[in-house]
Amino acid sequence: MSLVVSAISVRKAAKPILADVSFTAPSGAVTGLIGPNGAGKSTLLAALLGLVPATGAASFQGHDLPAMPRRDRARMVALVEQSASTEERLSVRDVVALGRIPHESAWQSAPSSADAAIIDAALADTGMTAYATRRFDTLSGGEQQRVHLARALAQQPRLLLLDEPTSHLDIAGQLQLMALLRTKAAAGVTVLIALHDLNLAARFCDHLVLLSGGTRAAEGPPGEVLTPALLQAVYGVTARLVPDPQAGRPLIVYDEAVPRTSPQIPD
Ligand SMILES: Nc1ncnc2c1ncn2[C@@H]1O[C@H](COP(=O)(O)OP(=O)(O)OP(=O)(O)O)[C@@H](O)[C@H]1O
Repeated sequence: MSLVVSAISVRKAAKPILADVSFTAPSGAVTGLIGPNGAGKSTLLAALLGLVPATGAASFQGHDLPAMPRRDRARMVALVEQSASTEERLSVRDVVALGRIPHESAWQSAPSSADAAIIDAALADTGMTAYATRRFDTLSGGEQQRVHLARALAQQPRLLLLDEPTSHLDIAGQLQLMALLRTKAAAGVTVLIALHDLNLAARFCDHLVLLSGGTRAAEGPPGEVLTPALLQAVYGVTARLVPDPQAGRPLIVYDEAVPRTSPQIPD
């Protein structure tokens, strides 16, 4: 099922942060949520889960996402946050096991053998099996990012939301992550990922939503959204799109920073 976002608006400190943002993230596809710093990507992901007060609607599989009881929603939707550091003293395996909590019955004290297999698969999918007994707070930034992803995968979500999950990953890690998301999408998971790397977005996303100053500036296939004119207006860069026949998607080559012409969120 698609994620349908309708006219989401958010105000913080009396300032409009998101204004009437509407888009559809198609079912079983990877949708990239792109836009410059401060465009409202993290706020939008939080609004979808009712974590910030918002008006408008977000529905998935017939459910009103922001209004759903937390535990019911957590059985269907997982969010990989930009930074989450509440699990410092736990082992890597225990952090990933937190992803099973929404699925556990009230009287269950430890993960079942089925849960254990799901946790093992999430560790393996993210390349973290060898780290299972390490304390989470001894990991590097990129390793911690992989564990957060593993925890989200252990939730077995039908909708996977990710906020800049590649920011600490090396090149191989970024490619592995995007390939993993493609595999999950092919298995029917709807993926919405906030990304800064537009070349990753161009290569691996089926659909893009471009935010600018809290509004939706464009939505569609990468070839339609990533145009030199939009990149200049929204990101303030001159850029060329170079064909890459092997990938079948264009490569973006950036030239220089120039003034943006699209509206910004006022200070
Ligand atoms: N409590 C607040 N009061 C005022 N403004 C806020 C508050 N929280 C967030 N903002 C502003 O909301 C805007 C959107 O922030 P958000 O974190 O959603 O952007 P983003 O697109 O995720 O940015 P980045 O790419 O830098 O992570 C920013 O301009 C930010 O300064």
